[in-house]
Amino acid sequence: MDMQATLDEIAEAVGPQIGSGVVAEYIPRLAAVNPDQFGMSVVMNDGSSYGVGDFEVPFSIQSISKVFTLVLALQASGDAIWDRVGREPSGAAFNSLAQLEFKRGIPRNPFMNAGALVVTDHLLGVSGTDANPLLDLLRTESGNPEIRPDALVSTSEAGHSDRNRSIAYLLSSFGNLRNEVGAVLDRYFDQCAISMSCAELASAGAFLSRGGVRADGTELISPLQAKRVNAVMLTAGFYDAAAEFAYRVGLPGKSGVGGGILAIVPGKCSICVWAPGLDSAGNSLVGMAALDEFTSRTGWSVF
Ligand SMILES: NC(=O)CC[C@H](N)C(=O)O
Repeated sequence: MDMQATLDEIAEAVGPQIGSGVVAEYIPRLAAVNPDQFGMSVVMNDGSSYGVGDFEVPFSIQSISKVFTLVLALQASGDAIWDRVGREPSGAAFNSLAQLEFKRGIPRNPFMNAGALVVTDHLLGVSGTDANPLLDLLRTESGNPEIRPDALVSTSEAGHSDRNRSIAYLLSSFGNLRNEVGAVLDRYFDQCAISMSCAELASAGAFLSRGGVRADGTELISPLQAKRVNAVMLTAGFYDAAAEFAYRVGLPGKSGVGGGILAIVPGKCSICVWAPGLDSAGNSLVGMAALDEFTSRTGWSVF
């Protein structure tokens, strides 16, 4: 298959839709992003990479960071994280509080905000506040040592964070945060505010298509753990649209309100697509369409 030609065709197919959807408005800095952008990148397991459109333009990774923090928690302390967070789809919005009360502070999964806050707290407990294993991992796997949070985005989110603060205090009231609430939130906002391009994210996530093996050939997580992370992405990566993504695309994936989606074809490649306009569930509208085109054209899906 000529992967570059496939990406060029996909860009052409979704071209008329570029700019549709609504940029995330609850984080003012993200609301200012130009919606008329689209990029897509593929990193094959043999190391070759391809891109189309704005695939080298950095954007806010937002909830895509949740995949990498889960991986780091599993790497640091194995299955212990599952005592503090579930792994069932939520069927609820990413920032939902509803289930936390009757689940007594155990979030449904690590990819909704409540779950990611618990994972962030877990990692802070393992590594301490001075270390930042997420930045280390993303820099090494993407090959860009300059990757960092966009301070304007994290400050913007921190200033409009009543909901995430409510979630964090509720978690804390059930004893499911070990660090100070403010410290957990600050780290969480910083993780979400990291800027990366499609090319960098597809490279950084490629260990998930290689059974847990990093770019340098060493094992980040075991093949079994990689399989499990992919499973949680498939079932919980898109909040209340997880089944819709499985139906249309058929791959493990994770979206962010910056408009990015990381998707994995296990054993074959890692894909990142970015278009800032979101659908009503908070997932990139054109990104979904592009991945729908990708799996329809290549036949590469887990189904
Ligand atoms: N879905 C997302 O990308 C949400 C992340 C965002 N930082 C939030 O907590 O609301």
